[in-house]
Amino acid sequence: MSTITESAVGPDEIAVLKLLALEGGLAGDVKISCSQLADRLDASNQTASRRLQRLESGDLLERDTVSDGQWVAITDDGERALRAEYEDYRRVFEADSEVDLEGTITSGMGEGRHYISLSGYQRQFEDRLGYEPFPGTLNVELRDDSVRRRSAVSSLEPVPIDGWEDEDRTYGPAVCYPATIETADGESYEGAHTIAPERTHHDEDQLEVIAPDRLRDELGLEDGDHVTVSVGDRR
Ligand SMILES: Cc1cc2nc3c(=O)[nH]c(=O)nc-3n(C[C@H](O)[C@H](O)[C@H](O)COP(=O)(O)O)c2cc1C
Ligand SMILES: Nc1ccn([C@@H]2O[C@H](COP(=O)(O)OP(=O)(O)O)[C@@H](O)[C@H]2O)c(=O)n1
Ligand SMILES: [Mg+2]
Repeated sequence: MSTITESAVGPDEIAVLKLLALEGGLAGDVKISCSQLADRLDASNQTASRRLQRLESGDLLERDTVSDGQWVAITDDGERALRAEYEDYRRVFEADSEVDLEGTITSGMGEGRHYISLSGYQRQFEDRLGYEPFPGTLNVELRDDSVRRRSAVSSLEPVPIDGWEDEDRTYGPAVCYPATIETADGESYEGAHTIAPERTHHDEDQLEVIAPDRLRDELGLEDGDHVTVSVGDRR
């Protein structure tokens, strides 16, 4: 029991790792003393020493004790732990920058072509997206984790497409977001948009993408191929 607790790395240890990184611990060895560290942490020497021990047992830190202190270096695992923190903060503060969604190419009901071609939408695509889309929507069936992550897209800046009507019927509104498509081979296409029609036969697990070009040709895509759709503006 006690050994598990001794080696457990939690937020307190990560805070120490961050301090050491700020001292240069990612670039190589840095020399510290427990009392110095204790001062910085506003904690006792014993607490500082225990946190270092836990970081060492968790393979996040390497230590070499000398008479007047110790040399420490952050390991690759330590850097990974810090990067995970960094990613979390990036998500918090750059929530309006980009959301990566993953899935596979699928064929739908062949209705996208009809709707995209309608003049009431075409006019708006040209005005608001700046191009005339290829007639159709590239359908991407999202992985479960991406279906969940999709909600984060609502924090991005949308391009609204308004509903309209002709003599026969009304047509629903839709919301677009700028998007880049990347294939498993690393080929990518910038300048596409996701489109989410308010009225649709699809559930949240289907992502539809429009672009000036036929993406199946541009990226050599077939049903079942894996793609990552980065939604939002690249900074
Ligand atoms: C711009 C746009 C507008 C749409 N408007 C409507 C609509 O008014 N009513 C409707 O039932 N479906 C509408 N749809 C949804 C399509 O019927 C269909 O659910 C969706 O685009 C998927 O087609 P696909 O599987 O053939 O690719 C619209 C789709 C697009 C792309
Ligand atoms: N920008 C686009 C739009 C559609 N497409 C494809 O063009 C075809 C017609 O689109 P659609 O939406 O009418 O058809 P489905 O998605 O229902 O199969 C489909 O094979 C789409 O995958 C594409 O390759 N690139
Ligand atoms: Mg489609």
